[in-house]
Amino acid sequence: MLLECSNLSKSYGDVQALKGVTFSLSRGLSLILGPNGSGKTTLIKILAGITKPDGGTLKLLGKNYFEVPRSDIGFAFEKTILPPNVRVEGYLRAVAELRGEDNVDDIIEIFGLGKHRTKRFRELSQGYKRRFIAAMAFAGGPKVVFLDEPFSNVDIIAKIELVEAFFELRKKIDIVIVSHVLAGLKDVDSLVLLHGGQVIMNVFGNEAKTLGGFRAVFPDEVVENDINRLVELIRSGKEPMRIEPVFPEEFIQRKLLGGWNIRQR
Ligand SMILES: Nc1ncnc2c1ncn2[C@@H]1O[C@H](COP(=O)(O)OP(=O)(O)OP(=O)(O)O)[C@@H](O)[C@H]1O
Repeated sequence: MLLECSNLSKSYGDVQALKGVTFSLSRGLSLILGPNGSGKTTLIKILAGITKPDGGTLKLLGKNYFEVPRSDIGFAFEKTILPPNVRVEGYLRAVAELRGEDNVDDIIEIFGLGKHRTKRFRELSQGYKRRFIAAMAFAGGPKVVFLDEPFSNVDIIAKIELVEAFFELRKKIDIVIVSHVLAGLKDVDSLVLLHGGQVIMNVFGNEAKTLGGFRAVFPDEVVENDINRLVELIRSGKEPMRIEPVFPEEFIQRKLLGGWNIRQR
């Protein structure tokens, strides 16, 4: 197992943000999902060492999480803002040097940052800022990377390219995405769904792989959870009327209603 979280709790005064949460995530690419207020931010703050839990244990690859060297763990937060004048390649090289492995050329290629190597943070579009922030978390070859809402404010093409980058990177570096949307990630290795500070679902392997995260509505077809079909239709010149994320609320509702199979329309 990559991450084992056992009976983790955290309260803010009377508010129990995490109510003795127990789940595991496997190696590869995993998701921590939950709607607003479910406890995701509290969990990622604990993982980042910003907040201390009231109780419970966390293990990374079998070891006490809090004793793992910080350089083994990369983070990219939704609200990360870099100094406006830092340049893409220079900054990634500085981070990689601190962590000790020079994987910068690979990372630049995987995130499609080649043409932007010498650009400053402020000169990048929103989509490329996101790629740069995500790339930073992988620079220097950490063992695991936690990404907080990596798809916020990016268009569908940037989203697809980020997903492709994560699929490529998970071969070497374990990745955990924390999000309130599934955002087109179909083929994940494990998933935990939080709701009201509790785990309502924790799935692995094939069960996790069949869950999807978006629905694209074309005039004559609805594509749910199938990124390949979506790309095929867009490339064949069809224009989706809308692409909407499938929110965890919908999963929670489906689970509470008893039906768990995702409808393929
Ligand atoms: N510093 C704090 N003081 C008091 N209550 C807090 C604090 N931080 C979070 N909470 C409460 O803890 C609960 C879980 O919040 P948390 O931010 O972890 O959830 P979340 O899933 O990240 O939600 P969001 O997506 O809205 O950020 C919520 O009820 C929230 O109001």
